[in-house]
Amino acid sequence: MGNSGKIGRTDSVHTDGVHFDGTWDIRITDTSLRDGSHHKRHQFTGTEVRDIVAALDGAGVPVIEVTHGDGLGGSSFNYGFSKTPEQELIKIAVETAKRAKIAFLMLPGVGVKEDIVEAQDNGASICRIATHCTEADVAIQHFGLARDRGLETVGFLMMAHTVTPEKLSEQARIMADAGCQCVYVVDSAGALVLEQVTERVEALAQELGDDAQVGFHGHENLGLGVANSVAAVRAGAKQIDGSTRRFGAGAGNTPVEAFVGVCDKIGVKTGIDFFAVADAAENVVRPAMPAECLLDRQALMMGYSGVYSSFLKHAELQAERYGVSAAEMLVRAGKRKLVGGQEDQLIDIALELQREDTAQ
Ligand SMILES: CC[C@H](O)CC(=O)C(=O)O
Ligand SMILES: [Mn+2]
Repeated sequence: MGNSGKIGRTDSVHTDGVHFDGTWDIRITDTSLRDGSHHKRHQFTGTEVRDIVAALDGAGVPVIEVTHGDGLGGSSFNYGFSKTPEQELIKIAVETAKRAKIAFLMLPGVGVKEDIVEAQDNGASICRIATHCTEADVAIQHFGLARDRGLETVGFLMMAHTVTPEKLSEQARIMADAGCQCVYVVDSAGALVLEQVTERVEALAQELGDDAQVGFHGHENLGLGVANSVAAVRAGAKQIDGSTRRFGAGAGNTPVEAFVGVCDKIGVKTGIDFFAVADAAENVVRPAMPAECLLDRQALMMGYSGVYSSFLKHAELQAERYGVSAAEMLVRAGKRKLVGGQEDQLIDIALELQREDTAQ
C-alpha cells in the first residue's frame, strides 16, 4: 500500500521532530487535563492545572494534554462552558512544565485554525486533531497549518470500533499524507476488545510504515484500558494515551500509573517513574476529581453498546431532567449509532423514553 494515493504533503520522514527520547520504547501522553475535563464538566481551575502538571512532569510524563474536553473552542452551550478559558490553562501548563511538552486537542468545526495559532502562541507544541473515524479529510488543512508552523502533529480517528481495520487504515493514510506524524486508533466508547485493537493497530502500522507512528487511546468502559494498551504496544503502537487515576470520560481512560507499572514488568520503557506517578495519582490528581471514574452500569452500557464516552454526563443531565434511565438512554444512543456532535439527540431519546413510560 505504502504511499499510494498521497494527496497532501510529500516530505518523506514525517516522524522527524517528534518528541521521542531515544531511551523510551513508547511515549505516553497524559490526558487527565483534557479527557478528564468531561468528568469535571470542564470546571478546572488554574491552580488544579498547575498542581497536576507539576506532579506529572516531576514523575517524567513526557506529554500532557490540556484543553476543554471537546477540544479547542469546546466551551459552549452545546458541550458545556469552561470555568477557566482553555488558552489560560494551556499557558499555565506551559509555564509549569519543566520537561513535559504540552499538547492540545482540536476538532475541526468545534475549534478553528486561529485557535491552533493561539495555543501555539501560548507555548503548546503538540497539536492533536480529532475527527470521526470516517472523516479524516476534514482535518487536512489543519494538519497542513500545524506542520507549516512547526507544531508536532497527532491525528485522532475517533469511534474506531465502528469501522474495519482496512477502512481505518485508509483514513489514517489521509491523515498521514496531510502531515500527521502519529495516527491514533481512538477507542472513544471503550468498546474494543483485545484482538480488535491488535488488528486495527497492525493495519495502521502496515499502511503507514515510516510515514507516521501509530497511537492508541483507550477507555475503561469494559475494564480493558490497560490490557488493550498492552495489545496496542505489542501490535506496534509507539504512542499511548492514559489519564492518571483514570480521570477521563465514561469509566475514564487507561490509568497511567497502572499502565506504567505493567510496562515496567513487561520490559517496555516509558521514562516515567512508577512510584512518583502513583503518588501523583493519589495526592494530586484524585483531590481535583469530583469523584472516582466508575465502571458502573452506565459506563458498562457505553462500552457494550459502543457509545462515545463523553455522552455520559450529557445523558445523566437529561435523564435527571426528564425522569428516565440514563443507562437505557445510552443503550439507545448506541442503537442510533450517534457520533460526537449529536449530543442533542440525547434529549430526543429522553423524550422517547418519557413517552413510553407515560403510555404504560
Ligand atoms: C470530544 C473529543 C473526544 O473526547 C476525544 C476523545 O478523547 C475520544 O474520542 O475518546
Ligand atoms: Mn477519550
